[in-house]
Amino acid sequence: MLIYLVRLITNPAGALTAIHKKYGDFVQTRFFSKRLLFTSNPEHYEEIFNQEARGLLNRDSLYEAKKPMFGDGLFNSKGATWTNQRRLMQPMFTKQAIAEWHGIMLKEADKAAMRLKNDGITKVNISEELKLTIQSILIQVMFGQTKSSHSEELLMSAIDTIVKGLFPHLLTETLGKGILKRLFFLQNRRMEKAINQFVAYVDSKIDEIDPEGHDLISLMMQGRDRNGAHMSRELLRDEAVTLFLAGQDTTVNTLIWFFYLIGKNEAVHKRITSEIQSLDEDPLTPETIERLIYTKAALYETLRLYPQAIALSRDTAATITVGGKTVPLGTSVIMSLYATNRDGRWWERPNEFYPEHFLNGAVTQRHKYTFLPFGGGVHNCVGRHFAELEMMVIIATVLREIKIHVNEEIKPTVSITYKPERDVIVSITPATQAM
Ligand code: HEM
Repeated sequence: MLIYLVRLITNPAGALTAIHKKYGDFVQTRFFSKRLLFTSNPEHYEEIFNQEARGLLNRDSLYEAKKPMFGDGLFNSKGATWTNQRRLMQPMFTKQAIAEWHGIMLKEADKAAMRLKNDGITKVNISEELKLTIQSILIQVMFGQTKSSHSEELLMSAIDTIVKGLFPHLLTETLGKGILKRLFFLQNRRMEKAINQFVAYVDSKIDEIDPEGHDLISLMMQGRDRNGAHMSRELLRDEAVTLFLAGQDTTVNTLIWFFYLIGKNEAVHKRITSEIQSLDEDPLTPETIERLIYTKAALYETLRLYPQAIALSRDTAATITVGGKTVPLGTSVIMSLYATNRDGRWWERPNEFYPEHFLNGAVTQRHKYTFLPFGGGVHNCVGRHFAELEMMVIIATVLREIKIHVNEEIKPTVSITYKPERDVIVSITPATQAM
């Protein structure tokens, strides 16, 4: 087992699959003094989430390491602080509420489609394009129209540095502060600087915010908790950092993998394009987008093969029972979503890109926790509806204009999210040209 635990650092997805293959759905072990439980069984997930809702499980042991970055933002707070924040934030992310930002998504998706279509350029770095698009959407949703593009550029580069530095930072904080800390000294310094820049930007935005505005920061400022109190300035900053860290890379990576997969699979691409074209010139409203059933299935299939959270982890705050077995207090519970997503018991073609996994009633035949790209239980992704609408708007807008072809093989790499090892370069032809 030790070898697999070490592999968790270098190749987490491979290690999770290997543990599942060798030991099955449920295995309890130790890493030095730490008790660990690995499970990849959807029924166990349901039991774990139910017990988490009763306070029997808590955030994982990375909690302290994440604190300097996420503060008390939704992603890393617990207890009454989290409950309060979730109550405040949830209404801003319902399907109805996020429709407010559909216009911004559409405008930025249009810009991306026009840049990609740009005559004469046939090879494009789609990774860069998608990152720029998602960042522009997030900045406008969060802060409204920004007045100076200079500070926006600074903000984008600060966010980049923070996102890149997150993984080494968490490694140094959890695995040992000695040698690793020295190894990543410069990167950690750069990240601290970037966080300070980000916080300074948020602070300046808070100062100039329209108290009746509809951007997220304004809405957060207007919100009141059960005692009628407003969010403090510190919490506003923490939530702003959290939303960028939780909402940027996850969405960018999923879109990159989506375009990568369809760029390598002509039959799926063709079906998606004709489904999008069947909308004719109808504007891409949240309602018309609901009609893109096959495209949505291909997006879910992307999230199955390349889940942004390959595992979810919690620590037990009491002795619990999972699958009829006792799991002691202080155990790190690791839900191996990646292994579940590639388990031949639930998926007809586990290692292939096969959108039919999500069509023709296939979903209802599986346990509801078999596919958890946005997590589950009380800590499920608050940004799910936002991300889904945003990704579908971008996909539909871009594929109305262009076709994508990919010739290279790209592997995923180790990080907080499950991202491509390098930027993806795609060949582009106009959508009207036959495939
Ligand atoms: C494809 C896009 C996305 C994926 C795959 C994704 C995935 C996830 C997952 C798996 C979790 C649960 C983590 C856990 O249980 O430990 C989560 C939580 C969260 N996500 Fe997302 N996410 C996405 C986009 C977004 C966006 C766009 C936002 C906000 C703008 C966001 C904000 C959050 C927050 C704040 C949490 C913590 C919720 C809580 O603990 O109460 N996510 N996300």
